[in-house]
Amino acid sequence: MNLNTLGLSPAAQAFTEDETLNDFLLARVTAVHRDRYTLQDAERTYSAEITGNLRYSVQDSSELPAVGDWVKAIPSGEDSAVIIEVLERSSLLKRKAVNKFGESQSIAANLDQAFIVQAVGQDFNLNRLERYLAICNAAPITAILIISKVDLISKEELQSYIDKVKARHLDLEVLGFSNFDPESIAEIAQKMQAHKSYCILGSSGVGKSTLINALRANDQLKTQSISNSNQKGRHTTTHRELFILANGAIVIDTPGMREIGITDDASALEATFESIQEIARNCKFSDCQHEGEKGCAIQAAIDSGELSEELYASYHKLKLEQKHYSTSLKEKRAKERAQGKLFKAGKAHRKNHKY
Ligand SMILES: Nc1nc2c(ncn2[C@@H]2O[C@H](COP(=O)(O)OP(=O)(O)OP(=O)(O)O)[C@@H](O)[C@H]2O)c(=O)[nH]1
Ligand SMILES: [Zn+2]
Repeated sequence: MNLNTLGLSPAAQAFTEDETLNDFLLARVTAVHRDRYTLQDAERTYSAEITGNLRYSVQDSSELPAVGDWVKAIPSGEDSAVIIEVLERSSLLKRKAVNKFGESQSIAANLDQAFIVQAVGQDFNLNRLERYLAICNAAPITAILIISKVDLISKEELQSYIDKVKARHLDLEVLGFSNFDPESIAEIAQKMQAHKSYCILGSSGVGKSTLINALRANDQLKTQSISNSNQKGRHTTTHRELFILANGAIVIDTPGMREIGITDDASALEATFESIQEIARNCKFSDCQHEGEKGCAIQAAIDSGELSEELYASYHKLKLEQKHYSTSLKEKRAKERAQGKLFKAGKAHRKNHKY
């Protein structure tokens, strides 16, 4: 195996070309459990931790290694290492933590594309789809929608689902899918390209695990670590959240992907509802809140039927939610600043005791 097999990001690629960095390991994070990380490079799997310096110098927990990150590390034993730097990410998928401050939490880094899964029936929900799209836009990664469990409906019904999506998001690629049809699974795998990294998002019960298990059945890394342990007579059963399909595509599946809330990135939300932004540019006042002001183009477009009222309502709801989160986050930051002196004292102490 070579590093390319692990899906080198541009920053990791640049690292391989810099000979002054020969003394360091370049590896990809394949699992995170609390403060231990599993790393993989071309040769082997490492169990790693991060330097105290890295831990205490981060401004935000999203700067700590996430699954999919490329890191610079120093070997500290035959199969252990210490991470000293997280390389620049091409994308970072984040979610809102479920605490009242609405801080964001990294889910996975250096992804190229997401497959958003919604099942036919109860689970199918355009507003929720738009949440996922906004999160993907914020990362930023592209997205494909999978409508799952299509074995339960007719072709005509599937078409009506697709039409509903297309009415709101014309450019979004939409696929019907069933776990009961091997060709359907193969079709998903074919949508994934070698050396690119993918994730599968969606609510509980839509068929993600079944699909992921089917894809994971030919995990290339699994074969790799077995042959490694045979050579050295060691037992390496390391938990991994990153795997490589037979066709070379990389799939990342972390528990964090199961429940993602809303993006805190205002421009990503706006990009998701581009048609609304275009109309809003024609409002008479540039700060129009579209709440009955004079010359509001949004209201006019809803009245004339040019803009779907449901689409606008979905956007408005997400906007309010985002505002709520960013307010509570601001309050938290203010509190932290008040405690700043205390923190600085602690940091100076740790600096003297660094790794
Ligand atoms: N009809 C139908 N049922 C399916 C399909 N895929 C999965 N199921 C069923 O749906 C249920 C949930 O499937 P999972 O794969 O566990 O769904 P999940 O999205 O991983 O759910 P979580 O593990 O809770 O996140 C199971 O009872 C499956 O047998 C499908 O393509 N068609
Ligand atoms: Zn307006």
